Amino acid sequence: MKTAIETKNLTVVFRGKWGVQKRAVHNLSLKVSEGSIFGFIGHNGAGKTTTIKILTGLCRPTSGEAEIMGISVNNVAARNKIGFLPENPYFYEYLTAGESLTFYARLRGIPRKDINKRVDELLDEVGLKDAKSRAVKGFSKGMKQRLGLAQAMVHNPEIYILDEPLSGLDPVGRREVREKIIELKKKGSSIFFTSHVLADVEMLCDEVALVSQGELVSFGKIDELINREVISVDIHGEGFEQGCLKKLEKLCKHMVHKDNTVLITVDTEEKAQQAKEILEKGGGTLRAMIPHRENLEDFYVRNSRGV
Ligand SMILES: Nc1ncnc2c1ncn2[C@@H]1O[C@H](COP(=O)(O)OP(=O)(O)OP(=O)(O)O)[C@@H](O)[C@H]1O
Repeated sequence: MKTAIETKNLTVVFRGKWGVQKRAVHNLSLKVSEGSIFGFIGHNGAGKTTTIKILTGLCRPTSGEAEIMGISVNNVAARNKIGFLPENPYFYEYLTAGESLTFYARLRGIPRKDINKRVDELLDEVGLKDAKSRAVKGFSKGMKQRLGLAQAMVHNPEIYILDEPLSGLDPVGRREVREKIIELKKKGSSIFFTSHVLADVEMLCDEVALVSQGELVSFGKIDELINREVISVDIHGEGFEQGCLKKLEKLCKHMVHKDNTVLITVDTEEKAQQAKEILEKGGGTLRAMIPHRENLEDFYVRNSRGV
């Protein structure tokens, strides 16, 4: 499979006041396969936006290289391949949604005769058709986010770089943007995005990279990174003799007991089986036994070094 985005030993050091240096990205080497959805995750200040600034040509690396479809990010041809949604998209507030997209379409060199049609298509695609003639000034955060996405889609790019595309959206808006991202992938685009909502990342991504303090901690296919073994089991029982509680307490990590019901969490399936036997021997009924497997959030907590 071809590579859509590649970074090689990327390092970014910012110089602040009094010459104080801040290393935002350190020796970062990544490969994003063409046609995939790639999640770039990490704590606040981990270096995600700085990496995106390098990929989009907004900032130069201190050392190392980055390429878009094999073209150096220093070359303007690399930028033409990208649709970019920044973390906080900025618009000319007095333009309407339609005028804003017309402006971006002209910047992207869309032929004048095609612009009106393209703008209408985009507004429809991001659910802003009815807001075409409204000034951006009155837009909610979610509406600006959608307009930002439409702006990134203007020229049908091969690669999308989306910095927190789901932030500020309500649940329906989030679902729509998730569906849009999947649709873009189906049309053959590659998507590189950041998000702190790990359930969305887990749902959407083929591969993820976890960064911490500017360094790569883990990188690969989600199913290969996550340990899918059972990590805990919740057991819900009722109608048991009170004597059972002491035995259950010895087995479990957490226990909540009220009247004649108990909810316990144990850390292995063997212990869950023992708890079930204790309940049944004590005349109780097992109402539910729910195993939990590691998800991306558990993986993140296990691996992120934090700030
Ligand atoms: N222009 C700059 N000058 C100095 N330091 C900077 C600059 N831009 C970013 N930094 C620092 O670099 C580090 C990485 O910042 P970056 O914005 O890339 O993090 P992030 O992972 O995108 O965080 P978040 O999830 O909060 O958006 C932070 O410590 C930040 O304070």
